[in-house]
Amino acid sequence: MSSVAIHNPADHAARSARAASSAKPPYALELRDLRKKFGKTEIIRGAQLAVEPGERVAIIGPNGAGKSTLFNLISGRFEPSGGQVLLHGQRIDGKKPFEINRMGLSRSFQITNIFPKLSVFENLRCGVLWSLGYRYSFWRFLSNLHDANARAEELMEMIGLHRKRDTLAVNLTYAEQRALEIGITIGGGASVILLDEPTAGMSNSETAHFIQLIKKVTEGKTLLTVEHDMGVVFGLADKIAVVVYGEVIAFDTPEAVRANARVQEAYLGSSVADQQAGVH
Ligand SMILES: Nc1ncnc2c1ncn2[C@@H]1O[C@H](COP(=O)(O)OP(=O)(O)OP(=O)(O)O)[C@@H](O)[C@H]1O
Repeated sequence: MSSVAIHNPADHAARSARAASSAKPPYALELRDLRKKFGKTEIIRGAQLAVEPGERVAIIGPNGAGKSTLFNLISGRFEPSGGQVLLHGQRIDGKKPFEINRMGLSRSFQITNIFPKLSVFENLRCGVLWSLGYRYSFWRFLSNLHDANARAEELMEMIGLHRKRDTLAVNLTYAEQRALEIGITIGGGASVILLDEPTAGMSNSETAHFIQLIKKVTEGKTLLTVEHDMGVVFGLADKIAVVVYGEVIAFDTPEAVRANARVQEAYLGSSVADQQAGVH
């Protein structure tokens, strides 16, 4: 007697649910054949990158390689000439910076975006309110105010500025201003954070402290930094993306990148290990 396969909708649903739960989640951030031309010159030339959720990635490369341009393309400041940018599997290329921000990607504001005449607390609250969408409705603003205050207090604690709660931003030290900038950047709860040279201009001890702070406040988030300081790169990154002439020529763990011959060649003979040791 031949057996007859009976289609059972319940089985089918269970199989689909199992398949969905075992499906790999999308990359937090993905660049597919990304391109950018300025005039006739192609500066970003088919960049590929796939960052897993929760990874901390440092983007390194020689001067003029296209690191800042990549950040501008990812955050929506520049529109790509070709290719795609995906945030958690959704296309964001061509979208406006504020739309991308609302989809969960936040780029560090420069210090010039801190309100110098507002206190630490007020700066953080402004950042939180902006991300909550207070611009659209006064009533929504009022209902969000309580939450925003609580969130601003929490952020202040996290970035270690609670003792400076009422200090005007203009009166903070440089390192404190950068901490505030990071607080504002993470304030909206974005899951993907872009930081542009977060420790630039800091002393060695400030840098060491700041690396720990960045690790703490980005716990569980996906982090991309553009970085020149190899001490910071090796102290912070799970993976390094090496950009040379607008392409990602290597994307791997710090150890693997350090040993990568192509990367060493791109740095004109000086190995990444040398740079880490401060030999330029
Ligand atoms: N808006 C623009 N118009 C024209 N050319 C640009 C523009 N922005 C960047 N470029 C050019 O693109 C190239 C890459 O610049 P980019 O700033 O992205 O490099 P980078 O890797 O960040 O460099 P650095 O490490 O020196 O900051 C450079 O040759 C730069 O002159």
